[in-house]
This record gives sequence, structure tokens and C-alpha cells, in this order.
Amino acid sequence: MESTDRSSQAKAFDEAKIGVKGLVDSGITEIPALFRATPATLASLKSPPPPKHLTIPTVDLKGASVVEKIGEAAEKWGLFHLVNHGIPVEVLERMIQGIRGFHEQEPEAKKRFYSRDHTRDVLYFSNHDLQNSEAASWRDTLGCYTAPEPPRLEDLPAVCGEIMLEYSKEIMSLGERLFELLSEALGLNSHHLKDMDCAKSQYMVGQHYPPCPQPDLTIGINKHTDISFLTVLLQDNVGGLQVFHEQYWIDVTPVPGALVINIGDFLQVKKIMLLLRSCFISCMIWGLILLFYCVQLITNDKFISAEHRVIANGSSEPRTSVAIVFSTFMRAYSRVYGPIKDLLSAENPAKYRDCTLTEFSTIFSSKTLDAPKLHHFKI
Ligand SMILES: O=C(O)CCC(=O)C(=O)O
Ligand SMILES: [Fe+2]
Repeated sequence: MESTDRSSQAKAFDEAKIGVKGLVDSGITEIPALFRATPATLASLKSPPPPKHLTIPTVDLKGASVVEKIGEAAEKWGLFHLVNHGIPVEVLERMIQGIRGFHEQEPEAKKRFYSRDHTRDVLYFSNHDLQNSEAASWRDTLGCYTAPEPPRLEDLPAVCGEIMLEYSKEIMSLGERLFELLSEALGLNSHHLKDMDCAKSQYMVGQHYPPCPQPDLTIGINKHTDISFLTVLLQDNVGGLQVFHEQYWIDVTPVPGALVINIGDFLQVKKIMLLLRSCFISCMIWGLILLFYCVQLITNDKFISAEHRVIANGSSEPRTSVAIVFSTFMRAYSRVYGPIKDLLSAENPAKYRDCTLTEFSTIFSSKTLDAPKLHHFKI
């Protein structure tokens, strides 16, 4: 599609404020050209299936050796299932129903929230990178800044406001616990990451993936890493989330009652640090591999931010997920972050320069979702 065509189609779609759900409700049987994925994305949808031994790790928060297990999952995968996390299944179900309820409303009820202005607390939109991306994705989003200052109940959509506030509090306690465990896994004092304000800010992302008439021609959310320290993801039972690991796209099959945790770009620390300590040559090799992965910031690459995506929803039911990103996301935050000094040594020098999260979000909003961002901060 010509880029002017694309741009005017994107503008018309945005101005209609009906989202992908509105297109589906209008009875379309073919996806509009705007949503046709690029040849590279379509080719990647046909990539070979992963070998059976590659299975997503599960961390049991009440199990034995939880610090080692969480550290290993964060280093090797950057994404894992979390069970026995203490949040009642009934709360998880109400959260999914709330977000689904919002998106399933009539367009008129949603339109007043439609916005891309991140000074607002609550925003409904379709495709964060609609104007920048080469192809739009088959999903709509309800975004909300839930911490440090939660919005007032009366400013939230009536259908999901109460559960949004309740769930975000639950995830705040869980997030604090996860940051403690991750600090310990890094060999730091358990308060270290929390004291760096990693758990301070939250942005809730209520994603909705309506059934797609041509799921092989588009994508639900393009491959990306999250601009967060950590993301806690709740998905319903439809499926479609995949993580890129050892050059394979691997299904993150829904596990009832479990949450998916993924490490974001700010927390990437990667195993290179350990390797660097032990062997200079293998470190050089791993360093090159890591460059490919796009390295993560404050852990100087010990943990990896997991690249993930969601394929377009080919089922007859909508798919709903709720991601809480521990991040200031698009809001200005002037605190300066850089690789944690305690993790650095002569053999493991800083790989990233200090930066503010504002610099990160400025880059994020000027790029497509799938564009790597971390290399902008490499030394
Ligand atoms: O819907 C999902 O499972 C993933 C959503 C996601 O990756 C995001 O909101 O960043
Ligand atoms: Fe994500």
C-alpha cells in the first residue's frame, strides 16, 4: 500500500474511534489493507515449530528454592508462568470480565475515552503506533495509569473501574515481592530494586483481540519487548501469546490461575555477567549474541527482556488480556537509571549509559512497536 494511502486510512480509522471491534461489528469478511502484515511478519508466522523440550518455565511462589528458580527463568527466558501467587482466581476472572465488558460495549460508551493523550489517566485507542507502523494490528486497548496515583473511581469506565483499582493494588503487592526475589537473585539486598523505584509506577493495558476474519494475514500485537522493569500479564483461555526463545516462537499456552511474568527492557541484565566473570572468550561470543537480542539496562544484561507477540485471534471468541507494566510508560520521569553499580566490575563494565525513563519513552513513541530500543543506550 502507498504510504499516503496508508496514512489516510489510518487517520480515517482513528477518527472513527470504533477500534477493531467496530470493524468486526460492521460485518466485514476481509481485513482492511491497513491491517495486512508485512511480508517479513507473515513469513515469521510460518516459522518452524519449536522442539518439544523448549517449555515455558513455571515459578511456584510457595515452592522451594524460589530465588534460584526466578533468577534462572529471568536469565534464560525473561518470561515465565507464576503460580501460587496469592491473587484469588475470582479476582483474575473479574479483571478479565471487566476489560472484556469495556470493549464489548456499544461504540458510544467507549468513544469518550478514545485518546492518545498520555496526560490523561484513562485512554482507549487502537494501535499505539498506528501512524508509525507499516501495518496495523488486530487489537484494541484500554490503557490506564494506575500508580503511583490511582485515578478516581468516577473517572474510570463504570463497567470495569472498581476491579481495575482492586487488581492494580493486588499486583502492586505481588510486584514488590517479585522485585525482592529478583534483587536477591542478582545477589543484591532484597530492597535494592524497590529502592530504585522499580515498583513505583504502573500502567495497566487492557488488550482486546476481536475474532479476525483473516487471521493468517495480520497479527494481534507485533513482536516487541516491554518498556518496563517488569510486566505482570493475565491472559484468558483463548491463547495466541508467543515468546521468542532460541530462535523459535513458542506458545505461552494459558495456564488457568497462573500469571505470566516478563522482564522488560529496563531490567535486562542477562547471563553475560556471570559468563564474563568466568571466561573472557565465551563472554565475547555471548556479547555478540546479546547484541542481537538487544540488551537490557539496569541489570547490565543479566536478565533478558523477552521478545513476545500475539498472533491474530482466529477463534470465534474475543481474546482479552491485562498487562500491568511496572513503568512510567509515556509519562515523564526524570530519575536517572543506569547499570546497577554493585553488578559491575572490571570484567563486567557498564554496557549502557545512564538515561531517564523519559528518554526511553520518547524513543518508544517515535518508533514502531517492533523496533528495538535498548541499543540507543549502549555505550
Ligand atoms: O495480550 C497479550 O498476551 C500480550 C500483550 C502485550 O504484550 C502488551 O500489552 O505489551
Ligand atoms: Fe508486551
